[in-house]
Amino acid sequence: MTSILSLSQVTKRIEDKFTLGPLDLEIEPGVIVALVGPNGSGKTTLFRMLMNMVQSDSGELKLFHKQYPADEVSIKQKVGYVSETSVIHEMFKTVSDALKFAAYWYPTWDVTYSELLLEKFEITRTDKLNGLSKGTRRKLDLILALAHHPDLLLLDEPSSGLDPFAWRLMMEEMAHYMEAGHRTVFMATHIMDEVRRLADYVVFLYHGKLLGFYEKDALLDGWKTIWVDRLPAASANIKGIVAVEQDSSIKLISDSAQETLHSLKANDINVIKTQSVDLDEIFMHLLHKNNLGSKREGKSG
Ligand SMILES: Nc1ncnc2c1ncn2[C@@H]1O[C@H](COP(=O)(O)OP(=O)(O)OP(=O)(O)O)[C@@H](O)[C@H]1O
Repeated sequence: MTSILSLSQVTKRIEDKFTLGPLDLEIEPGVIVALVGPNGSGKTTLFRMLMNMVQSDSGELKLFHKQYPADEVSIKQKVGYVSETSVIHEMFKTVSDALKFAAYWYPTWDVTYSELLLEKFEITRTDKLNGLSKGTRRKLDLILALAHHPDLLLLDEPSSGLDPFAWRLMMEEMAHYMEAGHRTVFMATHIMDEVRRLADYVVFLYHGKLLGFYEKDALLDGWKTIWVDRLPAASANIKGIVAVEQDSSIKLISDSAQETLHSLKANDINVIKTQSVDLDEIFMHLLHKNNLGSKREGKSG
């Protein structure tokens, strides 16, 4: 087993209102995995468990084949964590104080790289953390997570509050981080563009349950909207159709496009055009496929 992050039947109940899990998840080195889910689905709770800030009620959680609390220090020295909301201004007075703490705590802290990142993100050592904007604090969070060259980055909505310029820098640094080949990123995000550009795998979380672990390219290649010239008869048994939408045109949503196209051809149904399905739309269809759609509507209504 080569997984560097492994969850087996992990559960966490929060008061009477929310249960995360049971979760089973294996992440191998060298990949970026995006965790996607609506507000309140449990993403932050999961990250806090991975950082031992929240303890699971049951199941087994391992990072680098090690477990909390026995291996807390050796695990955390190999992890870079960006929490959902920046708290550094509550912990330190100046940028310099935060950097000194990080340099003391992480044996692998790279002063040269930290200076380079400060320059890139236009942060000055003497800046007072209380006076920094939310976005700038976020940038500092990223620097603190990156500059000790961790083997695993746990990022909880890392781009929240970043302007487009800083966002681009973050994307560049993530690409740079992954160049080493063996490093891993597990990131929660609501930004589908981030998933599309960065992720190798996508994990969907809904009401505390994982809906699946997908290879992103295979997911995007498999799911297609297909416009056809006539509605297939029910008896045609077209494969892969997850939804049919009919207004001025007829659209079929397929989760296995090649099979659907093949079945359409066999039934003499002409394809007018095909188009990729956006990840957020795939997520909505997966909810319905798992009979969870009405639960979601209930929540948002
Ligand atoms: N300390 C807490 N006390 C009470 N409820 C909590 C606490 N932490 C989390 N919860 C509840 O657990 C559920 C999951 O919350 P969590 O923050 O993990 O979701 P999330 O997916 O990160 O949401 P978002 O996308 O809004 O950040 C929510 O119903 C939340 O209200």
